[in-house]
Amino acid sequence: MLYIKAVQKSFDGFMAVNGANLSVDKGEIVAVIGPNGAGKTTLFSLITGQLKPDSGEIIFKNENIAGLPPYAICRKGISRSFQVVNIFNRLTVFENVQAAVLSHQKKVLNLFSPAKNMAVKETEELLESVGLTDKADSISGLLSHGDQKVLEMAIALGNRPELLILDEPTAGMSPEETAVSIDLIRRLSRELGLTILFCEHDIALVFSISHKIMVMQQGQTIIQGKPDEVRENKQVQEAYLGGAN
Ligand SMILES: Nc1ncnc2c1ncn2[C@@H]1O[C@H](COP(=O)(O)OP(=O)(O)OP(=O)(O)O)[C@@H](O)[C@H]1O
Repeated sequence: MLYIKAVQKSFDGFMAVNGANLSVDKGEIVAVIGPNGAGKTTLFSLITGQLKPDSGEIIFKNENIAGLPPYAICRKGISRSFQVVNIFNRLTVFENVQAAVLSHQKKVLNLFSPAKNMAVKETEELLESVGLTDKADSISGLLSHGDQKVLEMAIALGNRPELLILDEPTAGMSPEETAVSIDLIRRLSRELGLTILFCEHDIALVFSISHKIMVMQQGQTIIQGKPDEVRENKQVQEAYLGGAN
């Protein structure tokens, strides 16, 4: 579904991504790991169009999307949620998700117009699928950090993506919230058939839910493979896992 070949991106001569390769098949959960500054977030921004690559190919469903603007990439079926929570704090949970659904349907949400009653069923279904039905009327800015990250996922799902990209989905979460998020990611993959690409510092989590793992260091791909292959790779052990298996 997604093939990245030899992608490069520099900032003022500094190579943040320096030959990254990645392949993601339909229905897979794929993780990108690597130390701080390895280039993971930059790579995601290249895929979703927030940044343009200097060179290389980003093929999504047989089409090179490298350098397209974010709205065009979004329309092609790629949604992203960010490391820092990105929601409308003053709107309710329902309204945040409804706005995303209406935006996907190219309709504008105006709380004083009949739009308020539009896409109600789709919004309710999405809230149900992420387990936020009980909090539909809560003000989003008052939710716990964990619930806000889940809401962000629901907003990303409003675009009806085929590929969902998550930047550190459990960052800042309590162990309980992390467990809920892991369960949610697994369910979205299994029940909706979503393809999920994420980066994450929690290595135990990565190895427990990923079908494939890509390891980055200094902008380059060291290896991509099944969790066992990655765990046994000497270069990964030395460079990233501190030499321990
Ligand atoms: N807009 C930018 N301008 C200049 N340098 C940047 C920019 N964005 C990222 N960088 C640099 O590129 C490198 C890769 O950053 P990136 O955020 O992609 O790493 P990361 O692997 O996601 O790190 P982390 O795990 O800490 O989030 C870093 O050295 C960072 O300082």
